[in-house]
Amino acid sequence: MFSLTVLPRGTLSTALCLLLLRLSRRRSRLQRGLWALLPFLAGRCFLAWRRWYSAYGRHPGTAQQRALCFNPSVQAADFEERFIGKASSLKPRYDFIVIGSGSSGCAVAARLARAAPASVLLVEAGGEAQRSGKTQQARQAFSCWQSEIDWGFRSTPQQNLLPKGRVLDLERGKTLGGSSAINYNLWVHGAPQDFDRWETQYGCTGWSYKDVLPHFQCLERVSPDYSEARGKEGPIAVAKLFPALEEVEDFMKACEENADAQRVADYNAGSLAGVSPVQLCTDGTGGGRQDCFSTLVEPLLRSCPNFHVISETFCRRVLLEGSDGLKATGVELELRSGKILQVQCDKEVILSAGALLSPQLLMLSGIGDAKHLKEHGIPCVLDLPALGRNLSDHPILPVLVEMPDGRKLPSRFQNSCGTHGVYFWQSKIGQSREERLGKSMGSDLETIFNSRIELSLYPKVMVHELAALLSKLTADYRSWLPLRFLSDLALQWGRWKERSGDGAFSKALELMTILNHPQSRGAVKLRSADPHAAPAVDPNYLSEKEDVDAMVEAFRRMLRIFSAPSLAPYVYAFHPATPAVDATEAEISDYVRSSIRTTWHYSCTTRMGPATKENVCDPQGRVHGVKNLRVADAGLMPEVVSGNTHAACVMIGDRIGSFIVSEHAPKL
Ligand SMILES: Cc1cc2nc3c(=O)[nH]c(=O)nc-3n(C[C@H](O)[C@H](O)[C@H](O)COP(=O)(O)OP(=O)(O)OC[C@H]3O[C@@H](n4cnc5c(N)ncnc54)[C@H](O)[C@@H]3O)c2cc1C
Repeated sequence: MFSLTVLPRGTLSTALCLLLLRLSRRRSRLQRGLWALLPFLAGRCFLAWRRWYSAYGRHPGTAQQRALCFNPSVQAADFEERFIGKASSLKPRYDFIVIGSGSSGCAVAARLARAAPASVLLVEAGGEAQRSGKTQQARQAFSCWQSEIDWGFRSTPQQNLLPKGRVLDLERGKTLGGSSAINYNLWVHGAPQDFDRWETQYGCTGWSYKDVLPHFQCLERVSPDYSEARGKEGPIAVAKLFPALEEVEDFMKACEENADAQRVADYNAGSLAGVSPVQLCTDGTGGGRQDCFSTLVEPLLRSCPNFHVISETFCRRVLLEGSDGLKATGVELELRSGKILQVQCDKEVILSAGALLSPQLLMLSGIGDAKHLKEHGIPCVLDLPALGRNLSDHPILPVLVEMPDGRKLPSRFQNSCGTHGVYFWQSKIGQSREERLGKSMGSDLETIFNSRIELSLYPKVMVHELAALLSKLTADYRSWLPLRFLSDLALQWGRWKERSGDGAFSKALELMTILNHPQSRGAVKLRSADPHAAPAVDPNYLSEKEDVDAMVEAFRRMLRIFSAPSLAPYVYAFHPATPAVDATEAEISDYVRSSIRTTWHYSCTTRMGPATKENVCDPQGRVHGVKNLRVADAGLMPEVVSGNTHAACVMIGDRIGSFIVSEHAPKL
């Protein structure tokens, strides 16, 4: 009469069903059946609730999504019509089309959308990771790597790294919010000198610190303990980790004791140099991520009816016309269904696909080094050899220690970003460069104090690698559900292990030093004319000796910090690969070459500046030689900023947006 196969899986609900069947023996068959169905229905409700909760409940930035759940009537229909992947709602033409919804793309699109009544389309190749709750915790950023929300790029073999020809994973966000949805949330403006140099040394008028500061201020909403000069009402919440951790205090003391550090109250208020707790894009409880889509774009979707967002839609190329000088007229899009269509723009196309993909899009559209385009059979419409050159990225060097038993990190570490303290300083190489150039460069090294550990050190943590591997496989074979299920299971297990606070995650500390002014430059090129092929990315790390020397100095200083009285009690053993204190220069530089990896700060590939052969865009982001086409992302930087690049990218988006609005203002 009643088959057990329809019961929900799990022993508890099965036992409950059997119990109810037994209790209800005296009732009619129908009553018995209904009673026995009860746990099944309860199980179903629970699962539905879990689904809802992970999609909407846990993500603090999605108030509107939550509102939709509670009030799924007219508003919801209206919202969904314009929001995410509804190809039917795409109009044939828009005033502005922005490609890429990352740190810069969201900022530029939001700026334009607010300039009603212009119509704006924001196109994103990735999906809506925010809804799954997967991106919520910055600390778990690494569980997004190699998953379907990472583009999964790899570098070309690096000739200056060890083992020779080492290939590095180059993660990059592929979702609404772009890399701001998978990054570590650190909020660093950069040094005032960086922006002043952009103007004086690279001819980027309008980018001095005085010019860019108001953009940082209007974007951020810092907690009251920061300087008066900081933004207090912007959409992106910025705070220190709260409550403060004693380990951070010990790290800061160690920097004072053994590394000549001074405390700095607010490194985003004029001078980077010194040691302090990190500032994170978070509400301060160590929790929710403030990705750019949730903070900048979502709140506008209802109030700006002409603002459309389409996700899971890939831009294949920019449409260019050449009768009266070269001019962008729209874009070619590939929808989720595989359908290819063209959308026209009346005013401008803005590329915000990031420093690796904006150059690729331009090349696929026929702009770039004519010889290189010819190799791939792409007709060249504009010879722009500088495109894709000058790639800059900050290499990062880790030193990892295992802590003694009984020195486990408190469980609140588990809910926070992995990076807790930061120390900006100047290397001897940096000082002599300043003397040579006769100008101040800001801080050239940034040491961060990290609770995230080297994945390969502890077998338990391998589960994360397994999860990442399985996710990658599922990205390729999406329809094979068992694999997907396995990957999710592994991921959940890893997260549970991490949360339990008892596992390997709580037993290691890391110092990492970022080289803020690398001299080495790489390049982004095409691998093929297929728009879906990954670009050939060669960061060319450590090709300049000065970079290796600065990293050797950084290594020695990290050992000094670990040996300071305040931090020494945390050190049980160094990672076995770490050179000894008395290691030779050659041994340390081998360690540097075998240990550095990316900080994901790819930039400078569509460099802005006057119309010379080194620059791709003018200081307002317009591609030299093309009308109605701009770039607004990390690629625009003439030189990478001294520090983590996210805040600078959001600022770039907002600044370019303001240029566009003032240029078109009378006509908007
Ligand atoms: C793992 C990781 C950790 C990081 N941690 C930090 C940190 O803690 N602090 C910090 O300051 N910086 C950090 N960064 C760097 C920072 O996040 C990036 O510099 C910044 O987000 C880059 O912004 P962007 O707008 O240039 O590009 P992105 O944010 O990468 O945006 C590009 C967007 O364009 C989309 N796109 C690309 N091509 C197409 C196409 N053809 N069609 C449609 N859409 C397309 C992409 O999917 C993506 O959404 C981190 C980065 C990563 C990857």
